[in-house]
Amino acid sequence: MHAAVVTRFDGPIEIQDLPVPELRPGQVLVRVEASGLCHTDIHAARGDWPVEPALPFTPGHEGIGVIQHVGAGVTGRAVGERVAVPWLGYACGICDYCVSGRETLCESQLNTGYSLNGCHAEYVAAYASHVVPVPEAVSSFDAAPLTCAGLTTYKAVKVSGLRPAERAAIFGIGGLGHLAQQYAQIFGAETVAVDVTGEKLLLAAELGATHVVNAAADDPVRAIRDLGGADVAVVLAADPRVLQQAHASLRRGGRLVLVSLPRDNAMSLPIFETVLGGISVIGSIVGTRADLAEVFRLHAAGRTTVKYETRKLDDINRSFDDILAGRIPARLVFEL
Ligand SMILES: NC(=O)c1ccc[n+]([C@@H]2O[C@H](COP(=O)([O-])OP(=O)(O)OC[C@H]3O[C@@H](n4cnc5c(N)ncnc54)[C@H](O)[C@@H]3O)[C@@H](O)[C@H]2O)c1
Ligand SMILES: [Zn+2]
Ligand SMILES: [Zn+2]
Repeated sequence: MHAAVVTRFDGPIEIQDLPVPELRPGQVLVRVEASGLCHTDIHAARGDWPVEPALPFTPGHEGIGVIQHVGAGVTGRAVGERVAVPWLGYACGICDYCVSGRETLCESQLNTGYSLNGCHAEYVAAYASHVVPVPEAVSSFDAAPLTCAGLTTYKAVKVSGLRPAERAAIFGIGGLGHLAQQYAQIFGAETVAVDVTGEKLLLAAELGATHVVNAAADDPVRAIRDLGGADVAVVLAADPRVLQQAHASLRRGGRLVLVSLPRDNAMSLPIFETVLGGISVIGSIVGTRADLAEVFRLHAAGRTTVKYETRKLDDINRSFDDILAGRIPARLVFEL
């Protein structure tokens, strides 16, 4: 099979011809049709994070495809079913987190495209327990970005406790941000979209943002405070400076939701304003299988729009460059 393989953190990704993966007990073999390119794949391929993936590996955790084989011991999934293969590739199912609906916090979890080979390949071996069926009304190319970008931001908006009549500021209208904004709107809130490129802000306006702020030209903190401040600020840009801006844009009682994972694993926030302002700082990591099923249901009901462009897997290195340069309209999805 054709697969993208990271062999070193300081060089290009290779496209290799590899044998179709062997199944471990409990896994299914998925013939990937569409595989979304998340900014996390770039962090993974560059070894940006404190725990680096073991080399070599195949990135990709927005994979959609059809089950071709079921491995030993698989129940509940069948050949021919179309499924999503998300970041949460496996969780133990019996720890305190798993049994209390917080499987994304499981300490025994395995992550697709990081500790498990991922979906930027023609086939992926995935744990049957953690693939999520895709409803017929959702195309594979829409489903791919929903599997991480949609799921993560739906969850981020949920954990923020956003209410109608509140104002949500979304920092970074990329793959995640263009969906975050739509979920905030579904929750009934006024939205402020912040990015550094005009095209992303045009997209945000098209998708119904109440306000847009170009942070390359204007100070987003002042612009948002002039509106009365944000009740919720979601940080989706992989630039650590954005964190301070998002914090400073909040009104009293505001909630700062951290989602992006910039390379520099450190943050600095003012204590005084946080304490006196009653600010909550919340970290949010992807979402559960149940959250993803909700994301698919919302999309099937016509409540969300997924903006993407398709590419061939051979274009993966150019695609990384285009994302980093801000040239991509929301999401790239590989056609396999
Ligand atoms: N916590 C999680 O569960 C989770 C899940 C998926 C992705 N992520 C992380 O979220 C981040 C975003 O992922 P993505 O795929 O949406 O990336 P992306 O590259 O598609 O989007 C990032 C956006 O931020 C914008 N941006 C850059 N600098 C900015 C600035 N100074 N101010 C405002 N906007 C700015 C870019 O123009 C772009 O539109 C990455 O760090 C990724 O690893 C986290
Ligand atoms: Zn992702
Ligand atoms: Zn667990």
